[in-house]
Amino acid sequence: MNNDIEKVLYSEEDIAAACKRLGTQLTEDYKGKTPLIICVLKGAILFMTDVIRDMDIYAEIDFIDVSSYNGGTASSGTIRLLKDLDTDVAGRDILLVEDIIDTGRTLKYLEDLLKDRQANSIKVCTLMDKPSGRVVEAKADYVGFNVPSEFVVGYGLDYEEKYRNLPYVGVLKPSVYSDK
Ligand SMILES: O=P(O)(O)OC[C@H]1O[C@H](OP(=O)(O)OP(=O)(O)O)[C@H](O)[C@@H]1O
Ligand code: HPA
Ligand SMILES: [Mg+2]
Repeated sequence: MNNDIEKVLYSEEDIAAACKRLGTQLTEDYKGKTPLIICVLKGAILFMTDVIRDMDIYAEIDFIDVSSYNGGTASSGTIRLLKDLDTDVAGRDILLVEDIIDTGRTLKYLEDLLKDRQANSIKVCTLMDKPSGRVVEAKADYVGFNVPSEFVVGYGLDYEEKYRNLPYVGVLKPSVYSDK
């Protein structure tokens, strides 16, 4: 699997440092509150489990599963809700945790859903932001890295459902795509 990677963009150490920086800021910003931290499956699973360990606050967690890339490198434009939350978000302070914001469609869909359900506040923490990919307006409050205009894999992010278990974020060799 590591052989399929052309270059590493963010190493394990880079990611750990980003989690620490974001966790420290979130600890300060959520002092005295008990937010509901929502992990956006599947991509955000690794980031969420790491960043919450750097947050010294009382918090609850929940999971929502939405998909629009269907394993490929381009957004289908249609968000499918595969698993809903277990928690009632009305009146809650929500921290959405994402792996990447690209076209912005997934984030917009989730923010609309949470507003509709009367969340008290909604903040967004993403490991990566790819502003060059934007199709709809979407903004994160906490960002680990601004990424270049490339399809990235690893640390939760997939190509055809694989590479999520890489401990770093990287770019695939072109041959991985052209071999298909
Ligand atoms: O800003 P966008 O263009 O909407 O892209 C970002 C979303 O796309 C990916 O999810 P995907 O649909 O691939 O599902 P997955 O997390 O299960 O891989 C990623 O994990 C984000 O949730
Ligand atoms: O660059 C990406 N990689 C993996 N999944 C994604 N979903 C949106 N953008 C990406
Ligand atoms: Mg995906």
